[in-house]
Amino acid sequence: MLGRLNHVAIAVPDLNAAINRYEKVLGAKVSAPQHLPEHGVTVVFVEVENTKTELLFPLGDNSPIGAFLEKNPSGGMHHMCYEVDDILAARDKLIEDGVRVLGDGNPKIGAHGKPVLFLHPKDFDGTLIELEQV
Ligand SMILES: CC[C@H](C(=O)O)C(=O)SCCNC(=O)CCNC(=O)[C@H](O)C(C)(C)COP(=O)(O)OP(=O)(O)OC[C@H]1O[C@@H](n2cnc3c(N)ncnc32)[C@H](O)[C@@H]1OP(=O)(O)O
Ligand SMILES: [Co+2]
Repeated sequence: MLGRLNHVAIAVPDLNAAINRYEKVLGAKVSAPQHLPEHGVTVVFVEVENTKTELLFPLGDNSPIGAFLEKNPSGGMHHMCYEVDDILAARDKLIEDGVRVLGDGNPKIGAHGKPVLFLHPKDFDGTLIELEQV
């Protein structure tokens, strides 16, 4: 089911400081901030040769990142995103296998303009998984 690792996401308490560190200290290429109100996040992507790191900052009152940062005030690794060819087939198979697909089970459009779904961290050894159809 799984294709390439699309990105690893890190929740950050100060987006500008994080961008600055990646650009100025690590010399990385960082994309412009994207505001995604439907997901309650502002994101940037740090591009490296074989994958991306997504830096996540809360947007709005009910952001999933707000709750995460309350528990982890210094920030921390938030999720891994894997590519899949057919997100609906993947979802149906995962549900059949007892995995909790988050939200209403219908994919939303993510930061790359492609359908995404999230899987409950308690079903994957404490790691939140995002699937993105490529
Ligand atoms: C899609 C746009 C962009 C992209 O790449 O394209 C993004 O990636 S946006 C990313 C932000 N969106 C999401 O995270 C959506 C899915 N997340 C959720 O639905 C919730 O955050 C959820 C269900 C993971 C947790 O929400 P809940 O309200 O249940 O929060 P709790 O704090 O009560 O958590 C319950 C339990 O899970 C542990 N937890 C929560 N978040 C994570 C995490 N990121 N990684 C690992 N574990 C996590 C939390 O600590 C609680 O554990 P407990 O042992 O009970 O304390
Ligand atoms: Co993501």
